[in-house]
Amino acid sequence: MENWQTQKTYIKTFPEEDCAVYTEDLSVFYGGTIQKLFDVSLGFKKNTITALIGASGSGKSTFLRSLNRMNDRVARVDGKIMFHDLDVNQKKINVYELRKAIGMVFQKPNPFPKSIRENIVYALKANGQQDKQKLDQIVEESLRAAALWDEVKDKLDKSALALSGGQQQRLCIARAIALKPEILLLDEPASALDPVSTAKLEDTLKQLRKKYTMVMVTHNMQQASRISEYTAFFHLGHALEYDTTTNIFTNPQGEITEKYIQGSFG
Ligand SMILES: Nc1ncnc2c1ncn2[C@@H]1O[C@H](COP(=O)(O)OP(=O)(O)OP(=O)(O)O)[C@@H](O)[C@H]1O
Repeated sequence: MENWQTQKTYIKTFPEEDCAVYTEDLSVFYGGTIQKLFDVSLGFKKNTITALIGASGSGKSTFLRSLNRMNDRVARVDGKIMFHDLDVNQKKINVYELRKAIGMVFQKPNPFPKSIRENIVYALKANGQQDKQKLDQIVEESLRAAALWDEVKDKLDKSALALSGGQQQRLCIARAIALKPEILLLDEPASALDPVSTAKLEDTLKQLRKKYTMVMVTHNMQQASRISEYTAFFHLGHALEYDTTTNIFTNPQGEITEKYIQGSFG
C-alpha cells in the first residue's frame, strides 16, 4: 500500500460562506503531547450530511468531538474552528452556548432517566423557559422533527428508558433539536440499532437535512452512501480525501482510500 506520508491529500473545499462550520489546521494532542489528529482542514456545507469514514482509531471521533469542544477536558486542540466568522476554539467561548448551536448525538442512546417530556424540556427549563404552553409546543415540534411524535404522543410522561433503542436514539435527536441547533454531530448514531430502527433513523436524518447541517461518523459504508452527500476519509489522524460521496465510493483519488472502500483494511 502507498505510504500515507507520501500520498497526496485530495480535499474538496467550499466557499467559507457555504459552510456551516469549517476547520483550519486542526490538531489534537492527548496527554498534552501525543498527537492523534494532524492539521485537518475541512468545511461542512450547510444543509448537507457529511460522513466521516476510516479505520478504527483513525481520528474520526476525535475530530468530531473537537467541533463542539467536547475534547476540552481530555486533549489539547490546536487550530481554528470557524463558526459564524468566529473561531470557537478560543478559550473564552461559552461552550454551553456553543453546544446548543452544535449538538451531539452519541453512539449509545443516552436519554436521561426521566419521562419522555422531561428529556426534551429539561435543558430548556434550566435555561429559564417556564411557559408551559411554549414547552408543550417545543416538545411536539421536536418529537415530530425526529419522527417520534406518533409513537410517543400518548405516553409523554412515561419513562424514556422504556422506549426501544431506536426510539431512544430519536429521542436524543429530539432533545438536541429542542435547543434549536444549527449543526448536529452524530457519532455512529445507528451502531447500536437493529436494521429496522436504523432505516427509520436514516429516514429521520434525511428529513432533518432540510433544516440542519449534519456531520456523522460511521463505520457502515452502505449507510454513508445511502444518506450522505459528502464523505471525508480519515487515516492515522489525517484527512486524506474529501469529496462527494459518489466520487469517494466510485472514483477515489488516493490508493489508501480505494483500499479502504474495497474493504482491504479497517
Ligand atoms: N481520551 C483519549 N485519551 C487518549 N487517547 C485517545 C483518547 N480518545 C481517543 N484516543 C486515541 O486517539 C486515536 C483516535 O481515536 P478516535 O476515537 O478518534 O478514532 P476513531 O476513528 O473514531 O475510531 P473508532 O472508529 O474506533 O471509534 C486512537 O489512537 C485512540 O486510542
